[in-house]
Amino acid sequence: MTIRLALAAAAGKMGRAIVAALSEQPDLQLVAALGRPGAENLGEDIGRLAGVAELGVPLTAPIAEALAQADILVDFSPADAALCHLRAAAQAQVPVVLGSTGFSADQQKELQELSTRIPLVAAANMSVGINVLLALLPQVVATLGEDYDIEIIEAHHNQKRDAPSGTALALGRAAAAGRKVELDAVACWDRNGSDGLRGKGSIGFATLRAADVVGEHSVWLAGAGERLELTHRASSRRNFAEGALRAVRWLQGRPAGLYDMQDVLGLRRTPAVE
Ligand SMILES: NC(=O)C1=CN([C@@H]2O[C@H](COP(=O)(O)OP(=O)(O)OC[C@H]3O[C@@H](n4cnc5c(N)ncnc54)[C@H](OP(=O)(O)O)[C@@H]3O)[C@@H](O)[C@H]2O)C=CC1
Ligand SMILES: O=C(O)C1=N[C@H](C(=O)O)C[C@H](O)C1
Repeated sequence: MTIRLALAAAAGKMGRAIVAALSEQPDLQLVAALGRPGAENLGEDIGRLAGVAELGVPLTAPIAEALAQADILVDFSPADAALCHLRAAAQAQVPVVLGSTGFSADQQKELQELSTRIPLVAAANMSVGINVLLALLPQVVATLGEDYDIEIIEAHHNQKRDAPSGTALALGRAAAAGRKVELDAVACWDRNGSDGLRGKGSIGFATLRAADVVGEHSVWLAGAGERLELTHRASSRRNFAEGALRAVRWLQGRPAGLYDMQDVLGLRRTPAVE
């Protein structure tokens, strides 16, 4: 059976990586490619924009038309646009694979509400490596105990809008889960000036933005006389794109609900990491 995909933010960095990955997968057919309304590249062939062969699919803007032809929507738009797309998908009863990050607390709440109406896989990072780390981290943190300081360091390209990255936040939540606390209660988002000593049990975040870094995340677990560093480095967007397409296949026939890559990869434990 062929799965028909509509792809939002198709001409973005992730959109182009997904088009390139899709062109090698005969069971998946791109039927609509959405761009930003008013963008100069509307009407151009998305295959050409992605640097692969022409696909006969022009970049267009009207989402209702795209959803009418599709079995699933894949979306890596900026958060505001993604939420608009999600509302349209709920209206049209089209399942969604969502990779966007940078949602506010209110937006996350709306996202959860919308997922009661359609099947939705939402994950800040679709790579296998990060998801294995997310599954392992609570156990690692619990085993090392309260005396180990936790710091999360992330680096991305200079076009990234949100900080810390969605992945860093997910790693923070997984680490906090290992201590049975909420991340918001222990997070130290930045340090500047005479803020005083590091709070025991806090989870610190540090953000780097430079040139074309695809995405790097390190969790430091530092105790007296030793430091364990758990690091993931994405060297291409291909791994995120392959993860998204894996989620597309997994989502077929699922009931409405909010899923993530832990579900897709069979890594979900009880109690849940997220
Ligand atoms: N879950 C995961 O594994 C990953 C998630 N991400 C996340 O994906 C998102 C996108 O990242 P990336 O591809 O690097 O970003 P880009 O900026 O390269 O792409 C975003 C695209 O969205 C388009 N866009 C902007 N506004 C709208 C709108 N209102 N309606 C429709 N399209 C719009 C832009 O068009 P234009 O250029 O014309 O403005 C652009 O083509 C981010 O939130 C990022 O954090 C990224 C990598 C992996
Ligand atoms: O914007 C990016 O590029 C990425 N964003 C995601 C995030 O915010 O965690 C995932 C990946 O690190 C790349």
